[in-house]
Amino acid sequence: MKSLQHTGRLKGTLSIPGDKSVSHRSILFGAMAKGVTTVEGFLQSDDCLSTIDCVRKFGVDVAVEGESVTITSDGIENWVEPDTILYTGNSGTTTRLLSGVLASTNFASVMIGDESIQKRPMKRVTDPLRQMGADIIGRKGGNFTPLAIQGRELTAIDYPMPVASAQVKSAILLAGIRAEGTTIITELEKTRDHTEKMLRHFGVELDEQDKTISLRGGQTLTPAHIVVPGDISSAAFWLVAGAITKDSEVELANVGLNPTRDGILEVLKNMGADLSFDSADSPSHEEIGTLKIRTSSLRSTEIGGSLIPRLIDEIPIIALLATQAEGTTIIRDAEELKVKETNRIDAVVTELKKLGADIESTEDGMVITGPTPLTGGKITTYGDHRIGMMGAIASLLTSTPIELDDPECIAVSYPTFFDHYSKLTADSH
Ligand SMILES: O=C(O)C1=C[C@@H](OP(=O)(O)O)[C@@H](O)[C@H](O)C1
Ligand SMILES: C=C(OP(=O)(O)O)C(=O)O
Repeated sequence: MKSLQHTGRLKGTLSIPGDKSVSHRSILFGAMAKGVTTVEGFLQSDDCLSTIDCVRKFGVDVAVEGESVTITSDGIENWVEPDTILYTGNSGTTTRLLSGVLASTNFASVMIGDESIQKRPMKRVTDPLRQMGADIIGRKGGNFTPLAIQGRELTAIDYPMPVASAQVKSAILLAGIRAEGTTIITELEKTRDHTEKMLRHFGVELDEQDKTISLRGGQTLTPAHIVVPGDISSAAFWLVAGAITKDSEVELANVGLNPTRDGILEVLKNMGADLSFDSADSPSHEEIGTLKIRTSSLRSTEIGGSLIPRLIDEIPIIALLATQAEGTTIIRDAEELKVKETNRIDAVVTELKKLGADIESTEDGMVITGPTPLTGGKITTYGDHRIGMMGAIASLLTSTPIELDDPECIAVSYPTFFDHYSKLTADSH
């Protein structure tokens, strides 16, 4: 339990911690490459540590010193069969990306995660992997963990994706690297392209035409040096906080500005937020920059279609933002929220209603009318970091304290979140 309330302004500069998606991939790809891969700016969060725990079980050496990581591997072709179960914790990214990698090894492995992971759909990866020839068994016909994977030789597929998911796309691409033939994937909507970008950085050739990606099988990864950009999904909480808290000015440095991830910036601009940004020289293969947000007078907006994958993890905090905007905000085409760490449509609507928000769920999203004053109260996180952080940011507006039932869950993606909250709220005059 944690009690939070702040009545003053927000002021200060934060350097945003490493991107979760890029951190996972740096470990996994470094483990697949033969040689030494070095990573800077790594996010030491619970989810990314789950990925490290898993690859260590293949005989890969991973040395972590703060945000610097060194991965020394004999290459995926020489990985050893793990002698225990692989535990992926709360991480969908670890579970799904690893499924694709494990399908092409020459050994057997079993993956299990926490209670939330056990409820998240896996058929979206096991179906295409089975079409490639993968040998996978899981509960409910392969839809739920534990997943038991007997690695074997795979054949490339030409796969139109039925769901907009970077995890599914990545699992297929990672299996395709060692498959016979050329794997072709056509996306439903363009999703985050960290896998494509980082594979190129590791020397893998891929072709991209609009929403179609082709990858020739039989390629190997060459070790690389990776600089992880700050996570825009973490920055999003402070962007919203700065916009909705009176007399505030917040600067966020080292924010990853990959165009497949920056939907939150488009939404803030459409809502009239006082937001500016400067791009910085990219230290590696991903764009970064500095964002500045000031207290803003906000209007409602509509969010749907191809914008959804560009801000999928930001929807809980966007819902809070919409409670402070003039008019009715509509979020549609966001059914994927139902299969995240928890059903995020239900969780957001239930928890924001408790605080007095005018919010209703729809089949594929939510409708929020504002502006509404919010009162404090008990927020249930459902063990979901993004719901926890949404509740914590609400405490900047509420007339009485917010009590979070499980503040620890935030460490899944943002272990220093409460330090940053204290830093920005320290100067309230
Ligand atoms: O590929 C990734 O790193 C991620 C993809 C998204 O999930 P889906 O692929 O299920 O949309 C996102 O919600 C998740 O936080 C991270
Ligand atoms: C959905 C998320 O992550 P994952 O799918 O990796 O559990 C998230 O970080 O919001």
